[in-house]
Amino acid sequence: MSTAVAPKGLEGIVATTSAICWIDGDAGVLSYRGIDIHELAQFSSFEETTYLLWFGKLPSTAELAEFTGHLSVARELNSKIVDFLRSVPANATPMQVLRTAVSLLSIYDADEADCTHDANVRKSFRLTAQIPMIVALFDRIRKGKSLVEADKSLSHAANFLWMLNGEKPSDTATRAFDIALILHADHELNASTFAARVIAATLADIHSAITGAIGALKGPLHGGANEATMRLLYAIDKAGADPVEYVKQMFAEKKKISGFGHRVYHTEDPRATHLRRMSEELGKAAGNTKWFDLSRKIELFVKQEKKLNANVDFYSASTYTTLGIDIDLFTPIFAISRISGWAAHVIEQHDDNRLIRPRADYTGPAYPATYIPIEKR
Ligand SMILES: CC(=O)SCCNC(=O)CCNC(=O)[C@H](O)C(C)(C)COP(=O)(O)OP(=O)(O)OC[C@H]1O[C@@H](n2cnc3c(N)ncnc32)[C@H](O)[C@@H]1OP(=O)(O)O
Ligand SMILES: O=C([O-])CC(=O)C(=O)O
Repeated sequence: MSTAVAPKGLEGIVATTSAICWIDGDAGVLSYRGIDIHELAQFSSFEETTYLLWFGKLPSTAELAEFTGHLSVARELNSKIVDFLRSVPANATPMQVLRTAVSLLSIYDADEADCTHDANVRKSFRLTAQIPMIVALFDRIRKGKSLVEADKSLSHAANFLWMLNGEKPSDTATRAFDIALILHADHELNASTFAARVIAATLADIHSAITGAIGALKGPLHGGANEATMRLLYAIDKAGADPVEYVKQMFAEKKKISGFGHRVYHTEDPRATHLRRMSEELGKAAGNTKWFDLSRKIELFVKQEKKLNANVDFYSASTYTTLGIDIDLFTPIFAISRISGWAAHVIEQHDDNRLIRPRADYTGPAYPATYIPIEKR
């Protein structure tokens, strides 16, 4: 066995083979099944992108229609989940609720323990269809609003906005949201996907893997950074502060600026390119570019001062805010998209499984340390 210790945080370590997502962090390239993210953002839909991630190829018209049909038919949430959403204390966060609700879904899933390829695909349809419903319904319940039925004729993106807001979304909002879903759908062995694969590799079911992945996504070093970014923008705005001075002070205090830096990209995150443009365009269309302008000032300063690039989370904050979405829904929205990638990775893991179990370099007291009886300590 090799005695070399992997770098802290497993930086640069190749931990598995995978045919799903390829990233060139130096060139700023992201591709799903070899197709560049810029092409997918321009031409694809979340449904088509999810098909690509799960089945490894672009669908024909008939295949896409069948896939979209399966996804919309799966927009049926067990009433026990709705009961749970109604029972949650008012101060629960949507991420806590989502994590718990996904775990609860497994109890009512007929295929729960079946980890065969076909069962995993069936469960992936249900998870992908129902995660946005959980987020939208919980938001309405906590606000005392009436619940909105899923509309099976709408696209995945439009149905979420419909169930969240109770009004049919504009084409602009639907397309912006659809692009955001495409951009967030997969990202190789990011922390939450790695967590999902580790769980799946014990031959635990997909709901267990996705519950763990949601837990990993929640952290502010990962998906939680989109919420943390918006909290920073609000704090600067509330204080009426100069953003450059504010961020300078954060650097002086050795604080990290949410939405900047990346383990893999050493150049522009290709997803940030789209989200920056969307943030600006949506702001202009709404007649309010305040959040975009503030974000841009911060971005230019952080880049100049620390050579750090904005990541996917930075401009998604101002984009979602301009779309009228509440701050604590940002990370759940990340999960609404990333379920497609998580599912693809769990399916791939189960299709060719081996337990994931690395070693640790022990740094504790030397063996054999003496066991001292409690009365003598
Ligand atoms: C969807 C996603 O998960 S995208 C990432 C979302 N997370 C964030 O935006 C949180 C802020 N960013 C970060 O914390 C980091 O850049 C991470 C977690 C994304 C990547 O982390 P790592 O590759 O482990 O880099 P690490 O945290 O070791 O940083 C390396 C150096 O850059 C600095 N640095 C990295 N990111 C930032 C930041 N956002 N603000 C200020 N300094 C930073 C670190 O302080 C460190 O400096 P030092 O060497 O002087 O101590
Ligand atoms: O890849 C990562 O480490 C984080 C990331 O950008 C993502 O999950 O989208």
